[in-house]
Amino acid sequence: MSLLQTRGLTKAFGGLHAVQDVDFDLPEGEVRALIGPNGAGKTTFVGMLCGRVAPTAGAVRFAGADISRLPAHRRIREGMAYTFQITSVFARLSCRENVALAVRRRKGDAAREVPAALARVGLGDRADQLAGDLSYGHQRLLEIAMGLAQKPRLLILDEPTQGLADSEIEGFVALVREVRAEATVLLIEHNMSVVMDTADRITVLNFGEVLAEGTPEEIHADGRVQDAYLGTGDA
Ligand SMILES: Nc1ncnc2c1ncn2[C@@H]1O[C@H](COP(=O)(O)OP(=O)(O)OP(=O)(O)O)[C@@H](O)[C@H]1O
Repeated sequence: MSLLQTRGLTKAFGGLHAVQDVDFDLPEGEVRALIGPNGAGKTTFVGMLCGRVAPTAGAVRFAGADISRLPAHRRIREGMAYTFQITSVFARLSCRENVALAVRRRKGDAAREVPAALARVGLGDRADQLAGDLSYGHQRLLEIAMGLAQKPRLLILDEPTQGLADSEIEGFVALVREVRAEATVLLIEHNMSVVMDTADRITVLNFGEVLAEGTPEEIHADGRVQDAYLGTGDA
C-alpha cells in the first residue's frame, strides 16, 4: 500500500506551472529520492505534501486518508516529519533543547531520547551548544534529529547534505540506511552519489512534471534524464 500518494497535484504561480499534474506513489518502507534540475518544482511539490503550499489542483493522500486540506501541524501529528532547505531550528536554544521540544510534542521521555537522537546524527558532543552557533550543515543535521525524535512514519529531507563535509555525508548515508527500518524516507538531493547509495527508487521531475521513475540503475541509464540535466548545465 502507498503510504503517500498524489493525484493530479498541480501548483501554478500566475502563468508558471511549478508542478503540473503529478501522480506519485510512495510505498511504505521505501527510500525514494526526488531529483531534477534547479527550478524543476521539487521544493514546491514537497511544500504541498507538507501543507506549506496550497495546491492549485489535485489531492494528497497519506496512510489512506485525504489530507489535502489538513494544515501543516495536523500532518505532523499524522506522522509526517520534514526538514527544509532553509533551517528552522531555534537559534537561541541549545541542541538539546531543540530536540527536547520535538520529543515533548509527542509526550516522549526527553532525558532518554534526546541524547540518543543527537548521537544518531553525529551531534552527540554538541548537546549544550546553541543551535545558532552551529554551521549550516550541522543545523541541517540537528533538524534531522528533531525529525527523528518525532518518530515519524514519513521523513522528508530537502537537500540534507548541503554544507556537510565528505565524512559527514558518509555518516548521513549510514543514517538513512538505518532509519529505513523505522520510517519511509523521501529525499530531495542533488548529490547523485548519495542518491545512488541510499534510494530504492528515484523520481525525476523536470519543468514540474514527472520525467522518469525507476531504480537508480534505470535512471542512470535513462537518456531523457541525462538530457534534462545537460540542458541546464546542472550536475
Ligand atoms: N512563491 C513563488 N512564487 C513564484 N514562483 C515560484 C515560487 N516558488 C517557486 N516558484 C517557481 O516555481 C518553479 C519551481 O521552483 P522550486 O523551488 O519548486 O524548484 P526546485 O526543483 O525545488 O529547485 P531547486 O533545486 O533550485 O531548489 C521555479 O521556476 C520557481 O522560480
